[in-house]
Amino acid sequence: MMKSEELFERAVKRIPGGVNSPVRAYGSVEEAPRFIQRAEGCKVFDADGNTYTDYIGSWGPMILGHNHEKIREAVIRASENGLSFGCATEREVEMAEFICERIPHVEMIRMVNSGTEAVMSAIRVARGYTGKTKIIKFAGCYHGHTDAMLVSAGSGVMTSGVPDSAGVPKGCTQDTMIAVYNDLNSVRQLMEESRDGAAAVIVEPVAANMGVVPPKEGFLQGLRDLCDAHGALLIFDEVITGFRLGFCGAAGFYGVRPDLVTYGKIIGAGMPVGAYGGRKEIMEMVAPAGAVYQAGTLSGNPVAMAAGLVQLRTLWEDQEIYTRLCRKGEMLFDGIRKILMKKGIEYQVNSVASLGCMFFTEHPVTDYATAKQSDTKAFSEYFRYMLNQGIHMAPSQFEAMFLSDAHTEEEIGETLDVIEGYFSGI
Ligand SMILES: Cc1ncc(COP(=O)(O)O)c(C=O)c1O
Ligand SMILES: NCC(=O)CCC(=O)O
Repeated sequence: MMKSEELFERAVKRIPGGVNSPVRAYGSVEEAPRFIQRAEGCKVFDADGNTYTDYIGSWGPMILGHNHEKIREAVIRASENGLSFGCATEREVEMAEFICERIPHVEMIRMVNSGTEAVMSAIRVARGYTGKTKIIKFAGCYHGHTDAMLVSAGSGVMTSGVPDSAGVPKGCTQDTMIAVYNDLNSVRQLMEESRDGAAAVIVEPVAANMGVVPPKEGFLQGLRDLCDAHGALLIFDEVITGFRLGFCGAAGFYGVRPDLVTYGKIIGAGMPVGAYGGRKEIMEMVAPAGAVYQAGTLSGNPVAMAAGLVQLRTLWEDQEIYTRLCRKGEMLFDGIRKILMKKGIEYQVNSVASLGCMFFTEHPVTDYATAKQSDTKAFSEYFRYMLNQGIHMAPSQFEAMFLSDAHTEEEIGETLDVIEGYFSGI
């Protein structure tokens, strides 16, 4: 820990909180962050020479595992031609075609540099297209740090215990309406209450920023129906679920078609990439085709596109990967459920395919309010034990564990042994 501690001491002097994104700080679990030097497969290696089995996966992108040979080579090859031109390139066309030809609800797509930008832009397009202003989001869902979405947000905002952010003017959030996840009535009510209706409902189709909260049967289809009835667009924020629950993301997994979808993480394979896409008539609103302005100096960056395309091609060509990920998800999350049952502990384990988490509460977790009932002190203790035993998880109760194709049954088995060890000791 010496080197990580030293680095953290230096970091806090020059970087707010010592990190470039709040979720990387270990404040809520009362630890200093481990500084990572290198990663390979499902392992990360810190500055002190410790090795961890990693369940963060860079917060989602690393679905094939870290430092994947094909992606690394694509990046090296692409970078030999220059890092950025600020001009159109063939690879951007390949990327757009590759996605649009395979994902039925994405007829056109625009590349950006992060999930935050993707959401910010999709909302602007929804407002431009519908001529309406209000947006309905769900408490506990996180859609990046754009002003309008920092209301009752999940992820680091929820971990910090301050659900909204300072520095966001009221004017930026007055058109954001907050509904309850898994509660269609709360959405119906907001739609009926608001005089001009809503431009869009934005949802994480599997909520994964208040811990993992799966949609109840019929919830997503119910949103589709409500949007249709009230002339609102349905935006699936698939920054986490896109290309993870299947190539067609949660939309494909649950068979519900959104009007717009946002991507991030996996689409860039570890490079800073986001995207938003959807129905052609909506996407044709985007400049320079249409009147909704959205731009980016580095958008569609050639090196990032090379990395993303290789990852997407690999996922498309070997769709067995999704079967394998589901199997690994079952092994890990059912394994945890079995341990808890054996020990007579009634904590909740929520999971969908390769995403999941354990909540330290006896009550089922279906939304923000129930997620918040989790005993975060108990989580912290568990987290610290796991970290010391070489298991690297997000340092917050309100995040997901991510599996990758590189996790083997052996490593998952070892992780379960550590978890069993923890619950045998308390
Ligand atoms: C569902 C969701 N939307 C949007 C974002 C924002 O993406 P980024 O961090 O790339 O800006 C995230 C994660 O950060 C996310 O999980
Ligand atoms: N689930 C939370 C994230 O993915 C956020 C990562 C970040 O903000 O650094």
